[in-house]
Amino acid sequence: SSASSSTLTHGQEASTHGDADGVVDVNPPRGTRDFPPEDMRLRTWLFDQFREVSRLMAFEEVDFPVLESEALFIRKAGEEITQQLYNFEDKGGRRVVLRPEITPSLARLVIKQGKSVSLPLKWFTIGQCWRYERMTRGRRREHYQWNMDIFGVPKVRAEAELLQAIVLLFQRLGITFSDVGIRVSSRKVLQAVLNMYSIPEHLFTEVCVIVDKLGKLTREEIEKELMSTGLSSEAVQGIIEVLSLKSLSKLEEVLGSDVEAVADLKKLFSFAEQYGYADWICFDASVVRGLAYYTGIVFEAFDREGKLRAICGGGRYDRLLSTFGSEDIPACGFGFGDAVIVELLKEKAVLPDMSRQIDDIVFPLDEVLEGPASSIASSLRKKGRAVDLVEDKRLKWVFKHAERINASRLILVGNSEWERGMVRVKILSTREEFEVKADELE
Ligand SMILES: OCc1cccc(Br)n1
Repeated sequence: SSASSSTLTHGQEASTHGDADGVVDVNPPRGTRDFPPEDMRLRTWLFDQFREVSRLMAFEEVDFPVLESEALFIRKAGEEITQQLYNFEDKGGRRVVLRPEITPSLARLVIKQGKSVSLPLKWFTIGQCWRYERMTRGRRREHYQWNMDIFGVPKVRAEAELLQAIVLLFQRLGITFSDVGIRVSSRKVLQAVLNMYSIPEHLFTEVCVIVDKLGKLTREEIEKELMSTGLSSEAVQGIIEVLSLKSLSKLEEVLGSDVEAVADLKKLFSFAEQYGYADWICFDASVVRGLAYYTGIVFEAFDREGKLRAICGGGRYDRLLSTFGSEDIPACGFGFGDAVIVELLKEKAVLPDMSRQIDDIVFPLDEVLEGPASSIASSLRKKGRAVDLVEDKRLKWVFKHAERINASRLILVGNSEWERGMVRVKILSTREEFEVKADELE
């Protein structure tokens, strides 16, 4: 091409291998995505469902910077999420991160708002989250997460509300409980087991992060990691045995009915009957979730065919605020990513039609009519019509374009009609065609 090496002419094959000869790599950074129009329409539709469910649940929208202080995420429990921080030092020497999750930002804002907010708080947000994962696994480094969190409700009513939000979302997307289930348990189950073996409190979080790998690591690997924390083999076997339970009544037999874990879970499952989503949830003691700060009920949604990673997950975190030096406020919430759910919708062939839809195309048949075409387009837009004003095209192209963008009407501005103050309107679905007074068009 005659263009200089630093610019691309239309259609010239752009290099995808950096700037060897001064040509910009047009791909987004590793592990990140662009959203061209069709993908953006799907994302906007999905986020609209998130927002509508949040509205139905009477949650308020909040937002935060994607950039946060690194201090918010420094936790010593060996979680994957804190070992993959997208962290750096800014030009002011501050240690910052692209946030890997949203819950700490929510907690920070609740603390900052202090007495100016009355509890309970029901907040939601949709935001991009980041992780710096060695590309060896070729996984994404960013995704968007819908978060719903309730602050100031200590009872399992809060978890019951969050589970309804998740079920409402799935139902809005055309997913049924034969496609997806939600595994529910409580970290208090593990707490009770550790107490049975007199295991010191400080090991609780570390053991949670290890047993969260159940299903990802072999049983032997889990046992080895648990032993490495100093647990006796008897305690390790006891933990793995209880965490393999899938029946609440069996759990009650093992732990007794007076432990909080059993009482909380029984209450939650009875709520599920009342809300009408009992078919969606099941008790599974192996669910602990991988975040250090959970303290009670935890849950995760999974595809029953077992082809995908967890679709969403969450739980109670009653002691997160005190880790930021504040007074604790009981809290629970979940995160729902934008990627796995789309894989599921494709699997189940329930992706909605994402084609464009425009109300009108306005087209001047002669360049001397570009002025009148502008005023027609402008007046239709002021009446709320989505108008694509087209010019410098052959009529054949305009008809094809109208089909491509699913226009409802084609408004042709021609000399003979315009001399009489008229325009020609073509209804594209019925092919009917008629003249209308330009100033009566709506
Ligand atoms: O859910 C874990 C996670 C956090 C940040 C970015 C991505 Br992709 N995934």
